[in-house]
Amino acid sequence: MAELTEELSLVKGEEPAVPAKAGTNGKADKAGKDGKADPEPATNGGKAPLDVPTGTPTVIVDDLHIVYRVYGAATDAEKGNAVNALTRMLKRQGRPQMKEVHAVKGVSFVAYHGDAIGIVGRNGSGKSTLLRAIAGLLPPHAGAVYTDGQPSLLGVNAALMRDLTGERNIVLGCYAMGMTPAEVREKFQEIVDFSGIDEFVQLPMSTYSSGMGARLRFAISSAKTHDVLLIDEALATGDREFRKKSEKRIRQIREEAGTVFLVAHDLRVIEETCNRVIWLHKGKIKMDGDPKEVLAAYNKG
Ligand SMILES: Nc1ncnc2c1ncn2[C@@H]1O[C@H](COP(=O)(O)OP(=O)(O)OP(=O)(O)O)[C@@H](O)[C@H]1O
Repeated sequence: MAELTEELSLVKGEEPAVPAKAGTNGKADKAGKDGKADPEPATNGGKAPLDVPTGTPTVIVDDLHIVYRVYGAATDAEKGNAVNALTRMLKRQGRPQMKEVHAVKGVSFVAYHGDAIGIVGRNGSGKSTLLRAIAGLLPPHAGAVYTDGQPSLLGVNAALMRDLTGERNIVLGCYAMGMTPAEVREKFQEIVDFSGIDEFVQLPMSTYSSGMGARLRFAISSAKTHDVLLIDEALATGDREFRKKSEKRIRQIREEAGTVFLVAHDLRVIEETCNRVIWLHKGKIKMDGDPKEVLAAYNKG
C-alpha cells in the first residue's frame, strides 16, 4: 500500500524525489507488450507498434466448447416439484447432483488486426462466456482458442479495489496493464478527464454508482492500446455523450492495429462501432458477417 501511495504522489507530481524507473513496484518490469522489460519508460503511450499489418489473424477460435458444471442443481425429474424440494429441506438433504450447462457449442472463427467484432444474441446465448473464454478465463471443454498478443477483458477489472480511491485505482490499474511509471504519469489526467468522475476521483470506488465505476474502468483500460480488447456491456451504463466518446476510443484502438470484441444489447452501438458482427444463438454461430446484414437478420428473427 505504501508503494502505491508513493507511486500516486509521483504520478501527481507531488514528490519527485524517487526516480521513476520502470520496475519500482515489480509490476512495471513487464511493461512491454512482448513481456520484455522496457528500459526507457518514456514511450509512445502504451501504443501497439503501428507496423502490424491489418489482416493478420489475432484470434483463432477453433471448434470451441465451453461447459459449466453446476453442483447441487435440480435433476430434470425434480424440476418444479415443490413437494420434493420441501421434503429435501426438512430432511436437510443436500443436492449431490452435478448438472452441466453447455454454453458454447462448437464455435469457430478468425479475427484480424483492425477488426471490431460485435457479438449479438438473446439472453443466455453464450456471448459473455465466449468473451471470457477468449480472455483465457474459462478453460475449453473441447476445441481451442489461439491469440496473438494479450487479450484483456476490459483490461483491469480484476485489479481494481473498491476500498481504494479512484486515483489509486488508476495507478493500480495502469500498472496491472503493464504500463511504466512514465506512461502512467502521462495518461493520469487524461483518464480522469475521460471518465468524467471529476472530484469523485479522490473518493473510494465503493462510493461510486455502477455507471461511474464502469466509466472509470473503461477510461483506464482504454488508456493503453490492447492487442485484443474484450468489452462486455461496458458502454451500456454510460450516458449518450460517454457512449460517443467510447465509440471514438474504440475506433482509435482499431486504427492502432488492435482487435476489439464488443458485447452490447444496444444494437446501435454495435452498428456504429463494428465492422463485423457475430450472431450467437444457443451457443452456436447463426451468422457472421457485415453488421448491416447480420443485424437485419437478427432483428427479423
Ligand atoms: N457461472 C455459470 N455457471 C453455470 N452456468 C452459467 C454460468 N454463466 C453462464 N451460465 C449459463 O451459460 C449460458 C450462457 O450464458 P452467458 O452469460 O454466456 O450468455 P449471454 O449471451 O452473455 O447472456 P446475457 O445476454 O443475458 O448476458 C446460459 O445458459 C447461462 O445460464
